[in-house]
Amino acid sequence: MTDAEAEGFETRASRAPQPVGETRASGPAGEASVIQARGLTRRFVSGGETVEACRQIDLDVLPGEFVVIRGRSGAGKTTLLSLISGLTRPSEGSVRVLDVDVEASTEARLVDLRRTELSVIPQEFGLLDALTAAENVEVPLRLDEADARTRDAAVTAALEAVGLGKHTRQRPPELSGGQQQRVAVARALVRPGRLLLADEPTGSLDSATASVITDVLHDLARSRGVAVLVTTHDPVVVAKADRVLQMHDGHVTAA
Ligand SMILES: Nc1ncnc2c1ncn2[C@@H]1O[C@H](COP(=O)(O)OP(=O)(O)OP(=O)(O)O)[C@@H](O)[C@H]1O
Repeated sequence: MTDAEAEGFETRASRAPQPVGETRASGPAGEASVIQARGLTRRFVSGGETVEACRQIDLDVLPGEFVVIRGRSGAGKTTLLSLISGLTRPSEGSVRVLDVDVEASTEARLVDLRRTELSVIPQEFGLLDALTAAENVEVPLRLDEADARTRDAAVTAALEAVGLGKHTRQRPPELSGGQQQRVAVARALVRPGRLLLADEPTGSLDSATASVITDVLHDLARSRGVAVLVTTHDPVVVAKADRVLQMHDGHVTAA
């Protein structure tokens, strides 16, 4: 029995692959999907032209799944993550995250969802230059009631998990791109909810570091039951996936 099974999380390896477009509200074990998208479509009008960044996407992601979306630049990957997190509103279709109907929710409900259940690793990292690495990682904990010592321990553990235990006091402009990306990963680890969205989380890393970071994200799915949805071009990340989806011109298909 693996550690994950011992902790009561079903492992993905034993599951049959789930067709992308299959319509169902729960997985084989009866679990509710963490993400459930139906007919999700987003159009942008730019320079008089309409671009369909996401087209009629049906997608379910279950608790503890590590799902990868591959696709060329411009395929629509970032837009899809943004629709799921509620930062972009769909032109058509719907998306639920846990029990939240994302497109029908108020901004306050979405803020609450992001604070309690959703971690995001943005492609551009989203770090605050005025804060140290440790302060950036602490941001998701600021509204919690945990005392300073508990917060510090969580921040230190998250930075050590990504190999930045010696860089806690440096600010983003003093760090390399790869180190900044790892701070963004640590910030997502410090207070994991039930869903992690990661937009090319190894894009600035060498392959050895990418492997470490992939293992950290994978472990979050396996040992804590977090649903992890990752966009990537990186074969290191793809190799670890429970399920690989392909995105092309706004469509998502099984790879
Ligand atoms: N705010 C916007 N306004 C107009 N067009 C947009 C906007 N956001 C995305 N697009 C267009 O939607 C399409 C999908 O873009 P998106 O960034 O989602 O792709 P991607 O697969 O994440 O690419 P990359 O790997 O380069 O980040 C592209 O044609 C892009 O130009």
